[in-house]
Parts: sequence; C-alpha cells; structure tokens
Amino acid sequence: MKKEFDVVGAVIKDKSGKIFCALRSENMTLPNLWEFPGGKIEKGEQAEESLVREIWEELGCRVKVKNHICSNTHEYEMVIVHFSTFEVEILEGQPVLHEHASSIWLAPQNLKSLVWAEADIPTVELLMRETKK
Ligand SMILES: Nc1nc2c([nH]c(=O)n2[C@@H]2O[C@H](COP(=O)(O)OP(=O)(O)OP(=O)(O)O)[C@@H](O)[C@H]2O)c(=O)[nH]1
Repeated sequence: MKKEFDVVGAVIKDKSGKIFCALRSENMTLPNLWEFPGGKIEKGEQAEESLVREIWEELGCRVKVKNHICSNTHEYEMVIVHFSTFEVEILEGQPVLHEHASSIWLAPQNLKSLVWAEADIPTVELLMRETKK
C-alpha cells in the first residue's frame, strides 16, 4: 500500500501580488520541480502550525497563516499526498533558501511558465483564475 501524507504549502505574496515559488533541489523527493514552500504535517500538529514551522525551517522567516486556498489529493507513483495551501503573510524577515535550489517571485498569470509538482496544479490554476476576475 502507498504511504499517505498530509502536506501544507504556503502562498506568499509580495506587495505587487507576485507569488513566491520555490524549486525543489536535486536531493529532495520530486527533484527540480517547483512548489509552494511547506511540508508534511507532523503528528499532533494543526495544518497552520506546520506551515509556520516549515517556513521557519526552510526560509528562516516568521509568518502568519491567513486564508485557506485549496485542498486536493494527488496520487504519485510512490505516495499519496493530501495537499492544502494557505495564503501566508510574512511578519518578520525575508525568505532565505535553506533547502531549496532556487526561488522566484512570479505574477499569478505567469505561474504556468514553471514546471510544478503535480499536487500543486489545482492551487496554481485557482490563483491564475482569481487574477483574471
Ligand atoms: N513542501 C511541499 N511538498 C510538496 C508540494 N507538492 C507536493 O507534491 N509535495 C510533496 O509533499 C511531500 C512533502 O514533503 P516535504 O517537503 O516535507 O519533504 P520532507 O523533507 O519532509 O521529506 P522528503 O523530501 O524526504 O519526502 C513530498 O513528498 C513532496 O514531494 C509542495 O508544494 N510543497
């Protein structure tokens, strides 16, 4: 049976509405794919707590979790990921890459220029649709 994980991802926007996108490094699972920073929810944690912890570990900044954006389940070859994204606001500091290979701030309409982890596509599409309204 495939392992299943609950995973949270952060949608961080700058003042102009650009979104922070992070590139998974070669030594991570799903290497060289773009993602929303975040990670697995650990036992006993709420989704929001995990996101605050993961962003601190991965990007070294303090964030506040705002609204829920999207939840979906994606079945990869090896694992099943239950993925939820939230908009987060940076309270202190600026993202510094501790684990990712690269990062870029992109306007929502340009998000599809990157190759995303498959579980992230529903969030990407929702963010792109929102800006067209
Ligand atoms: N952080 C994050 N993980 C994602 C996204 N999309 C997605 O499919 N995942 C998957 O969800 C899982 C989250 O793991 P993680 O980023 O916490 O990685 P980890 O260090 O705990 O473990 P691992 O990299 O050894 O699996 C990975 O299997 C990753 O491939 C995303 O946007 N952000």
